[in-house]
Amino acid sequence: MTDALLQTPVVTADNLSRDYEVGGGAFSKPQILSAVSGASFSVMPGRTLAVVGESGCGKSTLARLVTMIETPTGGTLNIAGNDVTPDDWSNLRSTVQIVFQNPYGSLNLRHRVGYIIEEPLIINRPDMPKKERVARVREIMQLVGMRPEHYDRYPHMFSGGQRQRIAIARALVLEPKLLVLDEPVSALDLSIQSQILNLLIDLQERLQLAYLFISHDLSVVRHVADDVMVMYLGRAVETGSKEEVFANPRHPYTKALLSATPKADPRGASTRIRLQGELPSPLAIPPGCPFAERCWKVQDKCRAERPALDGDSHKAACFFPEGIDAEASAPVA
Ligand SMILES: Nc1ncnc2c1ncn2[C@@H]1O[C@H](COP(=O)(O)OP(=O)(O)OP(=O)(O)O)[C@@H](O)[C@H]1O
Repeated sequence: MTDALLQTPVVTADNLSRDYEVGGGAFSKPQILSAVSGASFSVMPGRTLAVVGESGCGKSTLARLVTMIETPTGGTLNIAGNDVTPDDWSNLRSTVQIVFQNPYGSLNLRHRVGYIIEEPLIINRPDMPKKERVARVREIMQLVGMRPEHYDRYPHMFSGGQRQRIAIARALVLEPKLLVLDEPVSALDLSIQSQILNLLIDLQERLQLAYLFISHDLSVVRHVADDVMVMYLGRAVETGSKEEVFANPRHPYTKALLSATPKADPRGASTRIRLQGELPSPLAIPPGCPFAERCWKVQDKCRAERPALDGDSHKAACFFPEGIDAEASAPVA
């Protein structure tokens, strides 16, 4: 990669949003569900942005937007210096590839491993001679730690970790610049998780890949991330470097999430904050801070106004990130 490319973000999202129309019928209007609202971030080559949050916060929708599987309903997306528009994305498709949580579901079980990895080349590089394609597949298999004899085997003959290696090889064969990793180790045994995470870290260093790493598991995020974006109900509520967010979480929701994660140093004090109440329906997001009803620091202002994501490098969407020290009254488990 040239120096200029190394200094250009591989992906930049500005106010990216995705609404869905849900329900509605002959006698009622559909409702609008904001699955992702106003997400802004960028990822440089060789860096990992982790997107974290509980189920339903919009992580997978964000993954589908960045991989151009779905079009945004608002905001802009720029991939490797090119603005993505509905009419002009197909030439950028190979720049961004995705690895899903469940390699069993994402691989075609009727095909042999060699063909599974080769298929994107057959579709996207029809002029590439077969011999060159096979050589490329074999090279990628070696890169992800697979043996040459695996070429002719079927996915069902492999363990979950090996199948995830096949999925990673398939994602890499078109030489993308960005990998969207959607919970890539969540379906694997703990002992295998670290092998796959270390493989991803190694591949990133060698190929200067940018990663958008989607995970609900903060121990995994602590292992792989450079930067972190915490999402709640489709909105980013905190962004910053991994060090900043883990050492000094500013948003109460991030504090609660982190308090539920095993500490790097188990001797450190650990008090688990127990969130009150339920996640509001995404169809009825409160007008002020979307976290207000579950927040132990809540003030009148929080229910009336929506806080912006504020700060320098470490931002939080909270009116009182450190102003009101109510940590002592946080509900603990
Ligand atoms: N195609 C769709 N039509 C309507 N609503 C959708 C659609 N896709 C997602 N949603 C809604 O958007 C919100 C965000 O969903 P999304 O799957 O992105 O969350 P998530 O954080 O990835 O959750 P999970 O970890 O459970 O997959 C949810 O309320 C979901 O029901």
